[in-house]
Amino acid sequence: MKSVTIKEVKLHHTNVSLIAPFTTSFGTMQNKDVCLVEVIDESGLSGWGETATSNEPYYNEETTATTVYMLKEFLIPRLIHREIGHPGEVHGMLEFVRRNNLAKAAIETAIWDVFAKKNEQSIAELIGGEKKEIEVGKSIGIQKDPATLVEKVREYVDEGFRKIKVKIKPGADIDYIAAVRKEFPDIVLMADANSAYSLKDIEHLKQLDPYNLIMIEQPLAHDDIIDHARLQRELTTPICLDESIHSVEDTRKAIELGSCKIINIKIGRVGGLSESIRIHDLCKANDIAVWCGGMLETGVGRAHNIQMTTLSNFTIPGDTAPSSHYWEEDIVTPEIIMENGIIHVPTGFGIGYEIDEEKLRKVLVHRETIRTGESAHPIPS
Ligand SMILES: O=C(O)CCC(=O)c1ccccc1C(=O)O
Ligand SMILES: [Mg+2]
Repeated sequence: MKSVTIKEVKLHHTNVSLIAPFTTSFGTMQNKDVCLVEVIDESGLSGWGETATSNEPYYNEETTATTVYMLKEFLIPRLIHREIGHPGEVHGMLEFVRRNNLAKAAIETAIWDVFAKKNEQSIAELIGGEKKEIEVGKSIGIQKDPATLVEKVREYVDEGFRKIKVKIKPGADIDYIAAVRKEFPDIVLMADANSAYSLKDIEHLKQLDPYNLIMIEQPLAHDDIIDHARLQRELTTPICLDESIHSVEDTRKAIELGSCKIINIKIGRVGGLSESIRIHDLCKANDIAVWCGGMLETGVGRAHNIQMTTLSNFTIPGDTAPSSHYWEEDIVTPEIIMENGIIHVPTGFGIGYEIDEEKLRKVLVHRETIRTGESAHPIPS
């Protein structure tokens, strides 16, 4: 395979606005700055990634500003002008920086894209993903009352979504889920708590068990896998971990402890596609189901999610809904659309979608080009 050497990196700083606010147990999101990372290879090919962050550190500890800082001060200086034989090497090259996974993933995914393009393959082909279509679910933010939620669910079920995920928090949980289940006895339904509960809530959370949820996502603390194991022993509903899993090592420990039966893989949260694949493979070997979560990404992040979801153990519909559910106008072309609850995996090289410069310009705040590995810090070589 042909290696890549990054000649320059363009950071496209954008501000994007969701078509509707999205509320979780940790807050409401509407506007966010997204940094699109374009790596340019010495042959002139571009690869794209994005910072799947929001402006506040409420989901995890990173923000868009911290990802940009890490990229400029540490990650780009480590990677630029170095021959990269395969994108699988990048995760290791960035291990000298602790955590900061969303920042790492922004450039690691861009390198997967440029490498795949250089070798005239889609990322899916490159990683051995065989699915030609992926099943799509819809993540619904917290609504003002159960009746409003039921009408939202109706809209999305009618549209064809294959899974409905409902955000919950104390005060907006059991009666919300009960109302949805009563109206839709057969849909594939789950709840996501984004760490809103503690072990004191065991009896309360047990009240979800009768509603046949395919899982409850991240009920307990963002940094816990011990209490989740205890909770899983008490619940019949499978627990899925999101925030608590940052690596294949975290995955191994969670499986060993029995902290979950399902893992939500987010490329950003685990520091890139290579680590995502390792987690996918370990889960497959241990009969742990996986699915691809979402971070309200633009088309770039969405495209990477689609490519990854072609792997065989992604057996549960993901959160990568079509662009029109998030943006008035996305920045990629063709538009990412859903038909009968599926997205057809594009066959083009790399991420399979093109960046539409005109659409990008509408959300652009400023652009900068980095051509050297200069840094105020010592960077390993
Ligand atoms: O539609 C999507 O992209 C999924 C949205 C979502 O659930 C989410 C969005 C932002 C931060 C965290 C989460 C989550 O999965 O917990
Ligand atoms: Mg989640």
